[in-house]
Amino acid sequence: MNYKIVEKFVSINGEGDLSGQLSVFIRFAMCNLECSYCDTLWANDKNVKYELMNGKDIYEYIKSTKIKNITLTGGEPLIQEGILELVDFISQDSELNIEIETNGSVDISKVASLNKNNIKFTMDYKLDSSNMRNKMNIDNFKYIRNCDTVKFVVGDCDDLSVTKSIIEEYGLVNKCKVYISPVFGKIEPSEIVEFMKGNKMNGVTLQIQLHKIIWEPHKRGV
Ligand SMILES: C[S@@+](CC[C@H](N)C(=O)[O-])C[C@H]1O[C@@H](n2cnc3c(N)ncnc32)[C@H](O)[C@@H]1O
Ligand SMILES: Nc1nc2[nH]cc(C(=O)O)c2c(=O)[nH]1
Ligand code: SF4
Ligand SMILES: [Mg+2]
Repeated sequence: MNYKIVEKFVSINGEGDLSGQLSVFIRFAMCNLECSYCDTLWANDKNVKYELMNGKDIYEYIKSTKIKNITLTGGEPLIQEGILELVDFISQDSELNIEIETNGSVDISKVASLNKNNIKFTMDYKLDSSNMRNKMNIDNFKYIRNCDTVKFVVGDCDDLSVTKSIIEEYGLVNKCKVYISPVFGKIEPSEIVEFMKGNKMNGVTLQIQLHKIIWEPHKRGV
């Protein structure tokens, strides 16, 4: 099976639970959503340039970097044909920690049922300002474990209110790690902190995309 890879690089992870740690990024082409704020729209263009790599090529590239955290992202990793086979194959190497960045609209149950400790989801719940909220697959919350992350990327005050109600409705703080991240440059992080304070949001972590602070925000490959 060949996979369409638009970029691969080593950097620090700028998002999620392993933020600040080195990771090897594998970015797949194409997505089933079109979020208003997407910072990687170029990867979803049907004419995007990609490299075809099979599972062995991807694994060998990962091993050549000597980095143990892997971030599978995109585009949308879980719409790739053969993704189950790929994560099953890579995860057989117990030295590797695989993070799958997924958009919350695609059924995660098959990958989750591999039941591997070294595969973790960072799953978005897309809010109204993304224009994609109606695409969310709420059943996914059934498969999220303690070690997984649910992330809310908020663009405005209404997104913050919805975040609070979804966290409460699905008991997310007791189920998994919960992150709130601003749509970069769209809402002041201090506004998010005020909301968290006002609503006593214990167990929720504010996250600002580190790579956009370290490098120029539109820079690719970091
Ligand atoms: C580019 S997406 C690729 C993976 C998958 N399609 C998804 O949406 O999770 C990776 C992460 O970047 C976040 N993201 C994209 N654009 C952003 C922006 N402008 N500000 C903050 N986060 C953003 C997404 O919400 C998602 O959590
Ligand atoms: N440094 C860095 N960290 C990231 N974590 C998740 C990313 C993504 O695009 O999914 C990302 C990214 O694009 N760059
Ligand atoms: S789901 Fe992810 S890759 Fe797809 S448009 Fe939204 S942020 Fe971009
Ligand atoms: Mg990114």
